[in-house]
Amino acid sequence: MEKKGILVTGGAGYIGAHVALMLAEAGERVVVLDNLSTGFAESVIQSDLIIGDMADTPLVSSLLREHDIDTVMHFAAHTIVPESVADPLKYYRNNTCGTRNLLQCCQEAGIKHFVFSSTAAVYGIPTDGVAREDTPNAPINPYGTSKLMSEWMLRDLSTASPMRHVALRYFNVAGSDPEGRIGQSTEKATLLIKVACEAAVGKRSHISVFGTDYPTPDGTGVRDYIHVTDLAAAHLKALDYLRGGGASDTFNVGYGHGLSVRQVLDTVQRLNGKPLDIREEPRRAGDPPSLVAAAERIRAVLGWEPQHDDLEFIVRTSLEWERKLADR
Ligand SMILES: NC(=O)c1ccc[n+]([C@@H]2O[C@H](COP(=O)([O-])OP(=O)(O)OC[C@H]3O[C@@H](n4cnc5c(N)ncnc54)[C@H](O)[C@@H]3O)[C@@H](O)[C@H]2O)c1
Ligand SMILES: O=c1ccn([C@@H]2O[C@H](COP(=O)(O)OP(=O)(O)O[C@H]3O[C@H](CO)[C@H](O)[C@H](O)[C@H]3O)[C@@H](O)[C@H]2O)c(=O)[nH]1
Repeated sequence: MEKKGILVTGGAGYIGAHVALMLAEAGERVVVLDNLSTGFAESVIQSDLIIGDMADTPLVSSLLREHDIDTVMHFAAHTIVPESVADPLKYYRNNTCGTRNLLQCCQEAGIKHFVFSSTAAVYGIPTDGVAREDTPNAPINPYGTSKLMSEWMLRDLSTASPMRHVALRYFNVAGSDPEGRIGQSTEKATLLIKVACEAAVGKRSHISVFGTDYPTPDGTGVRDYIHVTDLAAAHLKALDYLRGGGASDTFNVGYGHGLSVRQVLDTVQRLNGKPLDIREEPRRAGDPPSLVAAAERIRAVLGWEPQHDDLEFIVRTSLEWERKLADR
């Protein structure tokens, strides 16, 4: 009998494409559903791509059936925090209502396993800058709220049905496939490492440092940056765990230590071999001084062992991808 398939929603996007590729290389049968709103068809290699919207219930129901799917990995979402503040209903429609429609199809199709892309943004601003899975949820923007509402729907559906799920709360994801096949092509990026690498290859004139007076060692914001390949591997561990009968659960995905904006920019300049035009600016609204994962649970329960906890590796692979994009 042919192996059951895995549906990857948002698999033409940055993170979903890395996970779909890793799954396919591990011998899984992967079907990607993506409406290409922020994704790219050429990022889908080694999997089938169905172009469509997760809110299209008839389409989703028929593809779950026709492709004999028993697992869904759900990446499809809008992801830009400032945009979510300006247009919250866009985020609630796509991220929350879209997920609700997808879950309805999953319930009807008897999907067994569901892995959800959640975010450290569900924590808001933890008082000591460290987020544990049981730190109270207090998102401070509609993006974080839209994802938290999806976590809650999943929790309730997993209680009411045989489906089990893992929600992975990603911290700051960066880097690209070490073999250079795929990377982050996102337009209008706002994330530090992506923006800094764009500045390094001349796509932007400068890079802003938002806040130099934080109560951190060098005054700039501290975050837990994680390489996309390690994040992708966490999804395969979640799949093994669910297939092995693991109960529904939620895990942080970060390395468990923080790096400052200045440390990131120093590394980008050193690896790129020339200085960036760095402009110091006031704090960005809503930015916590420090946000770092308590990262023990995913190692203990899923057996996840990161391979690339190394800022140089993260920046090197990001820069290589950015140079490739610039040459196109
Ligand atoms: N990048 C990060 O640092 C980060 C951090 C935490 C969580 N996440 C989560 O990870 C997931 C992937 O993020 P990403 O950085 O790869 O973003 P991305 O924008 O590159 O990928 C999202 C993909 O979903 C697709 N999509 C959006 N709405 C859709 C819909 N209604 N139907 C079908 N496809 C749709 C887009 O076309 C895109 O390919 C998101 O759920 C995001 O919230 C990302
Ligand atoms: O041009 C920039 C961009 C960012 N920063 C600073 O760099 C740090 C990281 O900022 P990012 O924008 O790269 O990431 P955030 O921590 O703000 O948030 C990101 O990671 C979160 C998880 O921790 C959520 O997933 C959220 O969706 C995603 O935007 C912050 O101190 C920020 O002020 C700058 O100084 N200049």
